[in-house]
Amino acid sequence: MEEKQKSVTGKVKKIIFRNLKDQFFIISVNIAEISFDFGQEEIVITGTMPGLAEGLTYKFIGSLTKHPKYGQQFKAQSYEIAAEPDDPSAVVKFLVSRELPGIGEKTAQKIVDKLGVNAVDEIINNPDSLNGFRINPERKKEIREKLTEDVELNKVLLAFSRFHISQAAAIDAYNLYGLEAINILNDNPYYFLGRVPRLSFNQIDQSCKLIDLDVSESERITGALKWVASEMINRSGSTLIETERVLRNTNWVLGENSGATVNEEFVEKCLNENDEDFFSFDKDFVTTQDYSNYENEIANSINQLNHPFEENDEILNSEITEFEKKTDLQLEHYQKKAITSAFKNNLSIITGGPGTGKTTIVRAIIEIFADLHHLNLQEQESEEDSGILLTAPTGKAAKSLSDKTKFPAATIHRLLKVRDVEDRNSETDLISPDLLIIDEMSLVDTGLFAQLLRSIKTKPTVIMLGDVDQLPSVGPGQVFKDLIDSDVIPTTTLQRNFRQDLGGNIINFANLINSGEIYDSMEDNYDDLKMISAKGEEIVPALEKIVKAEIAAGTPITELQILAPMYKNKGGIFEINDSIHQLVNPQKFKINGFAVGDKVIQLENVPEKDVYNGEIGIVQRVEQLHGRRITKVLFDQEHEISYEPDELNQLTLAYAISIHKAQGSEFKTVIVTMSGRFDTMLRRNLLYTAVTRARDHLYLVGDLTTFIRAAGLPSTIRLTGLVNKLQRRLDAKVEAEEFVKHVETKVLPKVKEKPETAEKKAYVLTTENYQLIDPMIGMEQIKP
Ligand SMILES: Nc1ncnc2c1ncn2[C@@H]1O[C@H](COP(=O)(O)OP(=O)(O)OP(=O)(O)O)[C@@H](O)[C@H]1O
Repeated sequence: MEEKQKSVTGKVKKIIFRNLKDQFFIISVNIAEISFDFGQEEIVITGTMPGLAEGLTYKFIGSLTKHPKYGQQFKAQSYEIAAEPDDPSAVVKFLVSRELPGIGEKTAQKIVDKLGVNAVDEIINNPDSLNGFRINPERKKEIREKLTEDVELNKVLLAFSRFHISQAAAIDAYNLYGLEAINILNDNPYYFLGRVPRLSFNQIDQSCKLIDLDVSESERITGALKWVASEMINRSGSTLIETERVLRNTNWVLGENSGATVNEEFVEKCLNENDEDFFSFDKDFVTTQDYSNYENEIANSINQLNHPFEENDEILNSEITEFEKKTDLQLEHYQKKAITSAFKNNLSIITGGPGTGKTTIVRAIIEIFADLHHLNLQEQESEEDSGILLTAPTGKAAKSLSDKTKFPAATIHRLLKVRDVEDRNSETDLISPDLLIIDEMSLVDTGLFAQLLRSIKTKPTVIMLGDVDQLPSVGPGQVFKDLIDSDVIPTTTLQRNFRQDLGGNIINFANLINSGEIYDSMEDNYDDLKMISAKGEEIVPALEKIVKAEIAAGTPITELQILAPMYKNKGGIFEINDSIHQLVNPQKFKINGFAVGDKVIQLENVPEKDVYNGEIGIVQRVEQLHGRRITKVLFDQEHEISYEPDELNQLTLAYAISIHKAQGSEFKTVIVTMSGRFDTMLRRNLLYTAVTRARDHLYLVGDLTTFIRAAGLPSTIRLTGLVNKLQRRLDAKVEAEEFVKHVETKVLPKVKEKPETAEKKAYVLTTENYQLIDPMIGMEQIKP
């Protein structure tokens, strides 16, 4: 197979295109040597090639492809410097192209004049080589690191190309293991499974066969196990997977001729021999070490933070009365309880649906806290000065919290200055709040919550707010629900809907969804809530009609959102977007399917540009920059982001979006469409989340029996170990400190509005009930 790889050696004549973010290049090369018939002197080569520069000679390994528009091109899988550079001007160009700190064209020229054509090697190997140039020591270090990284990454790309493994996975492996990635690859590539996200068991298995690598069967089996367990966790959102199920899937993945049946003893043996740190494995459940650690960390921190205070009831009551006078509101019993609980405990939870007064309580808590601590909020230079920090997991949620409370709020990532947003073990800043308020807690996943708790230096008062009936977080776990179910943190459930104006009927309907009974309400039509029955082919035309009417009535497209559960099926997101796009913005000039004025959604986290997965924007204009078309998109009506042509795949049309993607956002008018009566993904919390995205107007469009059925199906369950860990730790603490009475009366929640239903009990994982719960729950869902 290796002989089938083609190669081209030649000097880079011109960089036609380069994407700074992922170092994707399109170049033209003067051919010096070629391993196949080509018949021309110049060839266009594409690929991820960090550090590549005009004028230098490289050997490219890859395959010949045919671009529909541009004809034959060579797709490089790897490349390496083929000849020692002999042209000083090429080395100057290379240094400039790397955008090294403090090195512009003039300095680069001076460096090459002094160090010669081997300047790059000199800089990497000799720390003193840059002495004599006006570059400070910090920058010198950065320059050496960047050039070393280029060289190392090239080596890793080359090694991975021999295994026919994608460049994207090679880059991930390099970021995790540096040059060591090459040794791991040559020794046991199965080691990467479950650790390097874009690698599958099949890929590695095929590669090992292709190059006939000598890897033991036990290493192969361990690789399969790790991959299966990680996939099951990521797809189902559960942090615990039934051992028996993992073993069954692993056997299936290994195939019939694996030569070994993977049973429990065999797994223990393999893990001991190969990769014992990866799993937490026992008779009943499997989880990865990461998730086991996150849950332990959370249980530990909660245990340490969780203490009651002796706060004076009289003072608190008079503060609440003062707030009521100021705001002209009469707080209801549970609102007052939630406030009191927030001041009498280090940790407290407030949960409730929309309009139940959560934001009002946050305002009350901030004002009372300021008053008790003699803070003048107007005079504080920054929120850190006041000791009060407000945070939420998404940009949208943080903005909405800050708009409603008139107090600054930041996303958790920004608050902690997380170094790598995808890595929950990534380094962060430490924070020292006195009062920490976390909103939209249901969106916080296990890893992120562990990261947040790990970053708190002090012992602040922490108040966690959210709506526990919504869908759980996109990432694995269901921290908010588990914290409530564990009963270790005082929790207040708000139930009264204070919104009697526009939107009031939407909230009442949402409450009916939670009770599972919407059958009698499906005929109801109000100013703010409308049910429109449509089947199959009728759905999209019905949506078009509503959109037309709403736009004619002045609803801005940013405030009009269609939500659907599926992408591909009839009446799915793709089809709706196509038709609504034609209807509201039928322009001919499009780039990658987008026209000026289009509503789009970002699909990836790109912290360098300050734009994150799920943010919705409007295409503003297209500008020419050095011959490239740059698309400008305005997010949140205030921050504009530029997209290179090949970055446009980070965007998709957003006239319709998935319900998962809409978590944490609200819109003035929401149109929810559902069809497919027998789809088990359509469950209560999915419908509830969709409906509660609407502020003023809600339309339900589709087969109305689908909505009735969805409301009737209990919410999806995730299996986690957190409830048990939280309760076990509390018990241990209680025993150790002989604290039983005190804790029972003060720490355990006095406020418990909702009686524990049989259903709720069943969600708490015990050794008795685990067999009754399907660990593949949620696996059937499209990954959000
Ligand atoms: N005790 C009360 N009496 C009268 N009105 C109230 C009371 N509490 C809150 N409200 C009003 O009810 C409305 C909803 O309250 P609030 O915004 O605090 O709820 P929320 O739970 O944060 O809702 P959402 O999540 O939808 O923003 C607001 O207009 C608020 O002023």
